[in-house]
Amino acid sequence: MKLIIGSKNPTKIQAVENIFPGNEVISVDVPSDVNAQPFSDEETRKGAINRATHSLEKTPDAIGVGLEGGVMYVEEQLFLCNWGAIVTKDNQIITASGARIALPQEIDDQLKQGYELGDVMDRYANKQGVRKNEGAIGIFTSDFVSRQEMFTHVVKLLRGQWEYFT
Ligand SMILES: O=P(O)(O)OP(=O)(O)OP(=O)(O)OC[C@H]1O[C@@H](n2cnc3c(O)ncnc32)[C@H](O)[C@@H]1O
Ligand SMILES: [Mg+2]
Repeated sequence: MKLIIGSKNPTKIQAVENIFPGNEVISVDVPSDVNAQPFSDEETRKGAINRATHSLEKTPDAIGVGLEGGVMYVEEQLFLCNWGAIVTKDNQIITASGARIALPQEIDDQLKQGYELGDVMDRYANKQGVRKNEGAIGIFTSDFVSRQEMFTHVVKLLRGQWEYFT
């Protein structure tokens, strides 16, 4: 089985490799066709599907995987949200979302000003490349859950549903 993941972010690639061991995993940079910082479940999920679809255009004999990070509101509270999608060559679409945690007001304020969460997190944590490492979820859970672990769970949900429904 060959999988093509629409991102060069190592946390996303590793998540696919964790759940599809022994399979070929290719990574490509593809557009999400949504805002760099999605602001709802709908937009984040759409980004994941678009990434999977565009990946599949590059290697049609593979299974396309898209993983997308975003934020969304529950009432007034901003949450981190993440979505994943598998798209098959017969255009079957499977989606799942990941764990969500509340984000502090100061993060919300900076996102509203137009900054991307990855950049905001680097400044907040005084680190470089949070998005490629522990992620916002790692910072705000005292490293109990890393971005890779969160995406691994999303890919697990995708693989499980894909096996059930196909
Ligand atoms: O190269 P790609 O695949 O685009 O990886 P990315 O890190 O930019 O991730 P996304 O585009 O999926 O996420 C959208 C934005 O939200 C940021 N983001 C999402 N989840 C994050 C997290 O847990 N930690 C830090 N930044 C995060 C990310 O850096 C982007 O600015
Ligand atoms: Mg991005």
